[in-house]
Amino acid sequence: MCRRTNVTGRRLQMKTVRWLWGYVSQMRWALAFSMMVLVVGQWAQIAAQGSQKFLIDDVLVGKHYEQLLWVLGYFTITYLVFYLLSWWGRYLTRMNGLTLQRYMGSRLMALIQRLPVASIQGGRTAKWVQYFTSDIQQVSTFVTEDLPRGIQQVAGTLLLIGIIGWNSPIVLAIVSVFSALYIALGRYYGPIMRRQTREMQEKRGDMLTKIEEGISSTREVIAFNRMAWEEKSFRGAFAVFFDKVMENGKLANSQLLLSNSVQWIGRMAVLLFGGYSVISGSISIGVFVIVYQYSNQLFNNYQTVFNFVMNMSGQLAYADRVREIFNQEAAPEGSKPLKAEVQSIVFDKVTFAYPGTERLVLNELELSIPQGKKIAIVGSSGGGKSTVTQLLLRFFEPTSGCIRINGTPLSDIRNADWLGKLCVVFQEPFLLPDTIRSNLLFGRPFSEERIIEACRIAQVHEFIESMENGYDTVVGERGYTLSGGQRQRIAIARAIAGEPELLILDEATSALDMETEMKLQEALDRERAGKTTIVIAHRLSTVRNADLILVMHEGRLVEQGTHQELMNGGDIYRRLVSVMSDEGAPKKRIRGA
Ligand SMILES: Nc1ncnc2c1ncn2[C@@H]1O[C@H](COP(=O)(O)OP(=O)(O)OP(=O)(O)O)[C@@H](O)[C@H]1O
Repeated sequence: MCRRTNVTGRRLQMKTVRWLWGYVSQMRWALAFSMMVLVVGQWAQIAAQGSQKFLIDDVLVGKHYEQLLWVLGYFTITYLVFYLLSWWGRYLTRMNGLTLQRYMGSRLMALIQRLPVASIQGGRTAKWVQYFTSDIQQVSTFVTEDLPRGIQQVAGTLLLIGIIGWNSPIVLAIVSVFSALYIALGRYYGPIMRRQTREMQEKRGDMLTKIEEGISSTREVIAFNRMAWEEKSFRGAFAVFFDKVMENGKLANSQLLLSNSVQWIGRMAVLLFGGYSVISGSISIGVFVIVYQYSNQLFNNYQTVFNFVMNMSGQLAYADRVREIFNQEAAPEGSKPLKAEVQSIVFDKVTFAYPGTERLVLNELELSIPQGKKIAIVGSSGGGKSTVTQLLLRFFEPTSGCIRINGTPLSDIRNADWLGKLCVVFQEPFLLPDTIRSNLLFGRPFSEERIIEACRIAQVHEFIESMENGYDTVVGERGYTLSGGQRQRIAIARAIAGEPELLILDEATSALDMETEMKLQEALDRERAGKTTIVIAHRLSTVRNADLILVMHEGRLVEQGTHQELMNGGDIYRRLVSVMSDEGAPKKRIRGA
């Protein structure tokens, strides 16, 4: 059982190493160069230390005082080489580390944008943030700093073995025996450390998630007077993490205790044998001094190599996590271009259940959305209206049936082409913690005139102008300095600024007062004349003048027509009208305008 676990672990490590190499190979020359600089630097340090032998044996004991300058010159040059290469090596490893972090970070960012929305919604934000702030950083430090330093230590170790073995094979044997104990300890502790690091990392992720959620929900927590509950839940997450850290610390301590004892006894043995060799005349004092120093260094090198092996297991755990996420399958992408104007959008018997659920939210939905018109989708809460938007955005794929754009299945169409044609405003739009202008531009190159025009249509220009910094006002985290209605209007301005072919307003004006909403609707109707606008709304005033009203109920289209036609013949629509006052349904109202 245990053996199988080891084999599986090793296979996993090899898989991770191979995967890592795919990324690292692109900067292999830079890495190889930094390793070479570090290795030569280490050798220069060993060479500099060797000057003591000449100083003691030749200059002091041999009384060749005229050689003092030569010895000093040798020491100065080798030490300078060591010093400069150490500095350069540090610089190179840091630079390589940042390059790899940037490379992996941008790959991950691009990947996140292409992942199925379900996998992002399913995971928690802080976990994703941790991939950037911790895991990728750890992986890049491992590859660009720890690994070259490990190679440097191995190269230094080989040189020390050569020198010590040449001068005193028995000292080398003593050091090697005790070092073998190190390796045995490394083999024993390596897999345990790796498992523990991974577990600790997961608990840390949970705790960060808790912190992130705690900060995001501050207002609700205060509003519901749940501070004690929130504190307790954080303490719980921290306690679990704390236990794991302590467990990890205990293991690391017992490993250190054992390895330090081994090293201490080994040093005593070298001193004893070396002293005896000098007294018996088999080695000189100079050789004894440097062999003793090199032996200590060899012990340290062994320990560093040992730590490197231990850390390698732990670091590969970070790499495992990153590999898992990098290997997630991207959302399916169509390949057919869509350059022509959208002529028709048809839902052909679309059935859909959210991932991980059984309930059919859309049930063989048949829908044809005419183009160049204002279309409203109404219906009871939970009837599947917003799900239509989610499928149009390709956040999810229909379970069965097909959405066709100009007769072509949406899943076959190139995402960039399709998404370039539509724009959606959600009920609770996300605003960047940046200026209003940046939020309106959202990375697009619009003129100031276009931005202002869009804000005028969205009835938000005057409000923006009334603020001290106008369009340069910073809106705070998720736009918390604004009311719900102001946020919605800015989001609408942001959407219409780009004049999308298809605009979807999903409860996008729910937080506006009646008068502002009416003005906005009128201006929007003028702006969008001849273009397709889909309005999902509860408030009837928002949809009454739509060219076509689609009534959804329990995942199906049950009625359609103009307001008047439906008032004359649509049972469900008439019922909706009778239960909804013109103020709209209160259940979906968000923070007031
Ligand atoms: N991400 C999700 N995972 C699982 N179920 C979901 C998800 N999003 C929505 N649902 C469920 O799907 C059903 C339809 O939701 P949808 O938001 O489409 O309804 P709606 O008609 O827009 O309702 P409302 O008018 O209240 O916004 C609801 O029962 C809802 O609970």
